[in-house]
Amino acid sequence: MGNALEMEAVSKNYGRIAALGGVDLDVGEGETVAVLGPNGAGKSTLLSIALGLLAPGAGSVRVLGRAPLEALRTGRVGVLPQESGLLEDVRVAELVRAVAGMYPRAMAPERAMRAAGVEEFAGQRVGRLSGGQRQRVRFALCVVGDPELLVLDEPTVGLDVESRRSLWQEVRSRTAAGRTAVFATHYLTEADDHADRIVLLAQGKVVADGPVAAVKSLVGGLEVRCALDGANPALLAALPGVLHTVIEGHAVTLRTNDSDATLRALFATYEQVRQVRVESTDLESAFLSLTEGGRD
Ligand SMILES: Nc1ncnc2c1ncn2[C@@H]1O[C@H](COP(=O)(O)OP(=O)(O)OP(=O)(O)O)[C@@H](O)[C@H]1O
Repeated sequence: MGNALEMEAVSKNYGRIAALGGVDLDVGEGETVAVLGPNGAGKSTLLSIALGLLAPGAGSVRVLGRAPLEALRTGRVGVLPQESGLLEDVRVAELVRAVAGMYPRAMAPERAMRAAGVEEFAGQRVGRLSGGQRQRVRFALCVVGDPELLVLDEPTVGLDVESRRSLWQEVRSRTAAGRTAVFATHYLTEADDHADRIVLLAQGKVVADGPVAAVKSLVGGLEVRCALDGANPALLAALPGVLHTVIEGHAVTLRTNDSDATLRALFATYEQVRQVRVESTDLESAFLSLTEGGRD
């Protein structure tokens, strides 16, 4: 299988702001990739360049083996931008049908409307919809062309739980059929739940790129939590496997890459230790450690 997206040494400056600084990114066909990063990391810039909507300052981009705009124009890429205007005066169903008519091999408009959950207000004028309803319409327009590559910029912003669920269900059913999805998100749980790979961006650079589990394991997969009186920070930090310690009153959290060794040493060192439990480090912690340059 080929690559759906290839970016090599892509940089972009806005005046003196370096929005992207030398990004290399290959996305294989069939992958679901989350581009994750804090505000201003460069996610939207990266996606806009991938779509050909923004020219890179330097570097090269190929989408489905072609120049990005060419892939976009031939309907092989479905786009859900972060913000975009919609025609206000038309009814939802008319809009979806009109856009479907622009694509060479569109799916039935009814199918796109069902997938995006817009059927219940299909007869309403776009101008009267709520923010979340508009986002669902945008998603219907994004998939109606039956694209090979979906590019979604923070797709679930403003959506309720049910709409999020159905959006991800549609994305998943497409990637299960060999299509590709690249999405930007702030929601770490979304990357965890819906991507098979995370590209973590910070200040315009890729600071981690790999399977979700691998990105998490970069900062230690587990945390040992316990209640402990009279903890000695230096002693805790020196326990085997411990990468990072947090002590808040009696509550101690030890991030570790070897929880068995940490636990054995913890019990041996402090017989008064209570309420010991081992938990997975959530993606939030992984994200913070990596983007803050591992200041722990
Ligand atoms: N049109 C523009 N003119 C000037 N600076 C810009 C422009 N667009 C983006 N930037 C700057 O480039 C950097 C990257 O912005 P970008 O929107 O790509 O980040 P992002 O990761 O998508 O952020 P967010 O999560 O807030 O959407 C930021 O510092 C931003 O202020």
